[in-house]
Amino acid sequence: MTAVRVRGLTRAYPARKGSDGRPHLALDAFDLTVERGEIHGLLGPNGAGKTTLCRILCTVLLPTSGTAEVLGHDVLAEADAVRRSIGIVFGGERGLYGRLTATQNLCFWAALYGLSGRDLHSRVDMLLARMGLGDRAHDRVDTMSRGMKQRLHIARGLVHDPSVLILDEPTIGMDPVAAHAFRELIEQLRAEERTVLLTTHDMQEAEALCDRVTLVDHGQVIVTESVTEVGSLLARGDRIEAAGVPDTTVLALRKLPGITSVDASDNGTVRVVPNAESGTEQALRLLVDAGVTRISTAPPTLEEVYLGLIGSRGMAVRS
Ligand SMILES: Nc1ncnc2c1ncn2[C@@H]1O[C@H](COP(=O)(O)OP(=O)(O)OP(=O)(O)O)[C@@H](O)[C@H]1O
Repeated sequence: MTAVRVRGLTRAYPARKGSDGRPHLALDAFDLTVERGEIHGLLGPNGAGKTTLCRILCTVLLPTSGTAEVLGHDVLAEADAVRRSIGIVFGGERGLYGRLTATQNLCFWAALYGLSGRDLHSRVDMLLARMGLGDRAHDRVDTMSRGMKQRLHIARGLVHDPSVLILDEPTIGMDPVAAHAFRELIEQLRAEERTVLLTTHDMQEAEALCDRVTLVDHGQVIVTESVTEVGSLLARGDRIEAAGVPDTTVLALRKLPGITSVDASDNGTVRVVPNAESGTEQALRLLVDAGVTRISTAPPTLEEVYLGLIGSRGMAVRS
């Protein structure tokens, strides 16, 4: 069964001041299918419509037109069933009560989902332990680090054991160690056969975690593709890395047609980015003819595809 099915989804907001007076379409005839057990990335610049989609799927925002279903339940007609099936995790500070302890926060949410008594407490204790927060269970949330709050958010999203999880910018504000732990957690969720819809600006994160990605811009789907195949969208040939490349060969590479860039470092390592398949072939031939033997090729990364299709708007930059 499909986990998330969105067809022709449109969400209009009132026209902005200074605009042409037409409603602003945050989502515009949006189609998306997320299979059960899939980790699906939703990537796009600020204002692309990702949060609007997440909010509609969680039943807290009404669509203007079109349909959205979670595990076959319509978000409008069967909102209760959708809420039981889906957990949402927001990035940043939203959604937790700072003056309450971690345990109190989770008990509150668990009670809202109808848990009580021993079930409630064992579920809360289990989730806190699982998120590595067992020793902070009785600390106020506003005394916790961002990474801890983020793990608490994830515990909150799992409190009613949903089979579909929506993670909206979950690693925002996490340091690299916390972000690494987060990736391990996603792998656990995958092993539990949960479905995850993950919005992020971080291309490396998406590439590492997702089975498929949907690139979004201006409320519309640009493309949905598996992470392993997404590089072929550029259809510009594999990137080449070579070591021990003589200076004369670097100059010759730069003169080849079908080459976007040739970056050479002082130690003779060269990275060639072609803009056509023929560019890859010619560059390889030139390197081999020059006696270079340490050569590797790789398809374009998700980051390059994003840059090619959307540009550099809203992409995370790692320091
Ligand atoms: N309540 C609202 N009223 C009017 N316009 C809104 C409202 N919420 C969102 N929008 C607009 O809808 C568009 C999509 O916003 P949305 O928050 O869904 O984008 P996003 O892809 O999640 O962006 P970000 O990456 O910044 O979170 C934006 O142009 C935004 O300004």
